[in-house]
Amino acid sequence: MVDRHVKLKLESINRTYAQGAGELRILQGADLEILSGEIVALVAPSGAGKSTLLHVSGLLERADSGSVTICDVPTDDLSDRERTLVRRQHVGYIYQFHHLLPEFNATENVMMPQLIAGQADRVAKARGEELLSMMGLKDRGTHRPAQLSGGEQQRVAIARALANSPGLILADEPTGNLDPETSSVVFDLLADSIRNHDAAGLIATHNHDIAKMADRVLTLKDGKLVPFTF
Ligand SMILES: Nc1ncnc2c1ncn2[C@@H]1O[C@H](COP(=O)(O)OP(=O)(O)OP(=O)(O)O)[C@@H](O)[C@H]1O
Repeated sequence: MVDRHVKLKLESINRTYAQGAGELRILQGADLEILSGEIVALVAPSGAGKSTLLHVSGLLERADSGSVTICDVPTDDLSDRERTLVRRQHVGYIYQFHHLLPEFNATENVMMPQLIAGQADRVAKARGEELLSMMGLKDRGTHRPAQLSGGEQQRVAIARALANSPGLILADEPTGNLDPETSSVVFDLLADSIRNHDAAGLIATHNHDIAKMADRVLTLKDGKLVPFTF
């Protein structure tokens, strides 16, 4: 039997934002465990806190209280600098609007996280080309983002998120701006990459057809994560 590790563990996460004189309680005791090879979809109405949950999970934002453990690294007592290092090593983040660097071509965009992590140029380039090829973009490496279609740009963003072989992939509406057919292709590529690398995925989406392709579907209710029923 394959040994499955917990890649993301959230325990009693609370996150409140100030709203005028009052407060907006977004996460209230949210718990979650995602195992290697597992993909969890998060479906919830706009404003429910999906992005907040992803930001807290990816160490882009601190919870007010609670615990975040990523790939066996407890993160609660880490400095901002240490959190950045954990994020670079273990987390791949995919945004709805890919956030590719416009002045760099596709291969260079995929190389970027590897270069930041100290990888040699030659190795980063080979890995970048391999990942683009895996995403069906072998002949698009020299194209800049503006020279790629929306689906192609999103596949480059996925390749970039996978570049350092992170244990945890977080995706915020990764197919939000794509047509249904392209969405399904892009989700398949993302899901296969996560499963083949024994990583774990947490994917926020409004699209129920996409959510159904995940292993589990959760929603946010009263600030907690609970199973979603279609
Ligand atoms: N930095 C902030 N300061 C104050 N309020 C915030 C902040 N970030 C988010 N919020 C509020 O918290 C709530 C949850 O926001 P969040 O972006 O997590 O929702 P979401 O479920 O991802 O929504 P959407 O599906 O529209 O992207 C919203 O009402 C938002 O206005």
